[in-house]
Amino acid sequence: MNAQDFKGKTVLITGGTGSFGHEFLDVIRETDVKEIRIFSRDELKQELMRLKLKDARIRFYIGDVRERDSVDQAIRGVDLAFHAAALKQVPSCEFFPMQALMTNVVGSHNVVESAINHQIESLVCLSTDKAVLPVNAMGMTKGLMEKVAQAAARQLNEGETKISCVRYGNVMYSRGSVIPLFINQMKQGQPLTVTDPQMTRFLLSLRSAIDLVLFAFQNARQGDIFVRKAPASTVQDLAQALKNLFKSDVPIEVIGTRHAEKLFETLTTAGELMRAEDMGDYLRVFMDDRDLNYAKYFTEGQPDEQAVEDYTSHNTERLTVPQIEQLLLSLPDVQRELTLVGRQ
Ligand SMILES: O=c1ccn([C@@H]2O[C@H](COP(=O)(O)OP(=O)(O)O[C@H]3O[C@H](CO)[C@H](O)[C@H](O)[C@H]3O)[C@@H](O)[C@H]2O)c(=O)[nH]1
Repeated sequence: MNAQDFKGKTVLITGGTGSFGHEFLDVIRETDVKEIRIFSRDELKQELMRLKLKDARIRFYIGDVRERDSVDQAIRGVDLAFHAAALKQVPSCEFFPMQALMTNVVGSHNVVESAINHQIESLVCLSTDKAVLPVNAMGMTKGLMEKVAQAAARQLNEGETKISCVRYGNVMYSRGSVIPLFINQMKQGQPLTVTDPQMTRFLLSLRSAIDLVLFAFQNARQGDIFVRKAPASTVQDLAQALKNLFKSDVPIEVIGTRHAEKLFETLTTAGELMRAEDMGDYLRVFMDDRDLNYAKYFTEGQPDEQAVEDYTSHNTERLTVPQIEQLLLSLPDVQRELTLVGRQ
């Protein structure tokens, strides 16, 4: 990261009390950033963060992305914004799709419009692989967030707010996810509940997710979507790797696929890959900046999409069980759990 990028800047993080906010703060507090604004709904989480960090550069704003006034209030005077506020639990979005729509779509629209009106330099919106070819309300609303961001970006000129998105895969050990669940099950001596042994997910550490956000911020052109190339594993291999690390002999029980989940995730579609730039560890997907006058594009013709494959957790690098063990061992949370149970 280039610390100069944050020197003297005022930074806003929406949804800043979540795991992204905590980790991102650790990184930018090391720079000469002028001010960091944490915007979120939950005063208790803000208070705990304030007591833990005791850093006068951090200001706390209570608000909700659904309320434009509260976003406007927090964004006044901001240079850079990172939009992490979202409803991201698949099951709750499934049961309350209108709530997902209000926060993830209407709320994101508020953030985008407010950023443009206040002429901030750059806005990065956090999305997910579940937004690609979505099957659940969480993914659908995140996909719409990307569309809202890009539709706004398309209207902007050079020198105006730069708007970009990043897509995560599964962030390992994130709250409510399968890794802490499996560890807990082992601690209780219960079977590991595997949905479908062959189901695959892209695996990303929280630190790599932060690096992706920083990369996007540093390299974004108007309307870009960035993804980080990532390996994947099957859930069966993930369960086995955890059993090996924790020297656990609990059985693996197959419970079947849950509501609204896919056998594999897609990070970028074939169509997007045709508009993508390979940047080493990252891919930049350019915004489709065609205007509504489609006829001229048909006569010019489009390259053959059939020749390219989607980039999915089924066809990316597949980690072996020992490789998953190594990756798990690099996570501070897993190291802590192993120490607690006396395995390290
Ligand atoms: O008891 C379980 C729970 C999950 N899984 C499997 O483990 C994998 C990962 O499951 P997670 O619940 O950790 O992750 P998801 O891919 O379902 O989605 C997660 O990441 C999303 C963001 O991309 C959202 O935050 C979502 O709420 C969060 O659960 C999936 O294949 C799932 O089927 C099991 O085998 N057994």
